[in-house]
Amino acid sequence: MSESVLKSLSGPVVLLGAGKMGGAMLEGWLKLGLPADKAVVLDPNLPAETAAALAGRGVLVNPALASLPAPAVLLLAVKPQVAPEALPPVAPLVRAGTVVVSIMAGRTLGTMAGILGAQAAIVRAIPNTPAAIGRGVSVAVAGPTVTAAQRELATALLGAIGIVEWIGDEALMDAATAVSGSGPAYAFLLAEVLAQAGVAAGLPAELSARIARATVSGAGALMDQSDLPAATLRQNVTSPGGTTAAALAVLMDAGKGFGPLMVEAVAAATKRGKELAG
Ligand SMILES: NC(=O)c1ccc[n+]([C@@H]2O[C@H](COP(=O)([O-])OP(=O)(O)OC[C@H]3O[C@@H](n4cnc5c(N)ncnc54)[C@H](O)[C@@H]3O)[C@@H](O)[C@H]2O)c1
Ligand code: PRO
Repeated sequence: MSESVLKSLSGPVVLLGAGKMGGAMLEGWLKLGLPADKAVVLDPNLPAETAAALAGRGVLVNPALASLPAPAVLLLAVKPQVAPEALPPVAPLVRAGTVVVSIMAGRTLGTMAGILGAQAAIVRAIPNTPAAIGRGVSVAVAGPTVTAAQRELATALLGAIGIVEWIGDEALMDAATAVSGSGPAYAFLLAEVLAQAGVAAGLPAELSARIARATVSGAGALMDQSDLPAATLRQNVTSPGGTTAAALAVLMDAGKGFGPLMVEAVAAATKRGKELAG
């Protein structure tokens, strides 16, 4: 379904901000069949070689806004902090049929409607960087004027880069951002600190980095291919009285283990999301 939706859009897909996330999403859409001449990138800071590579594939890069037809989709992928200056110039692009998809952390549907107009059909979504390999997670909430067809289009666009979870309550978005939006960083940090701990235990640094990285990615791949709960996969590693049990006694300490630390980390990210709301 995604492919046919992407191939039969009523107008272009306009991407505001082609950085890490926006760029990854555009790649996913082009791979899934979005015609390159239906893709428009607006980003004044795009490196010249990136702009030339996109233009060479047929993507329209930084055209005059007045020359654009009504977009089917406007993806807002700039940093939340630059929204006050980046959004007003694109507000006139938003027409009756346009669905706006914002992936800005924190920025609320209400704030965006304040800039783009109360009638604008806006979906607020938070993807994550495994989107670059089609393994992203997006959590999305639709504004009050989004039609069923626009929601289907947003599902197709976000589905091109991974799984999509719709929520009905926007108040949950900052917590979702803290779990799945920021979550890949926690997994990468695990690989980093596991490598450092290996060095502290006497391993050569490069060997430790290699085996820590392969262990974290292998565990993720195993979890991906297994139907077992994460807790069962953990228990399968843990021999009674063995080495893992000794480590988990530290990591699962009720007072200073991973659990309370992660609660604190996710709370800090959630709080920051609320601060970015603007
Ligand atoms: N990186 C992530 O893991 C992630 C995950 C979920 C959501 N997001 C959200 O995605 C958005 C982008 O994050 P990112 O990590 O891709 O950042 P980034 O810095 O890589 O990309 C932002 C892009 O916006 C461009 N830009 C700046 N001002 C602009 C303007 N006025 N008009 C057009 N483009 C402009 C920059 O040149 C840059 O290419 C943020 O709002 C962030 O909250 C990021
Ligand atoms: N990256 C963005 C941030 O750190 C949003 C989630 C992941 O703010």
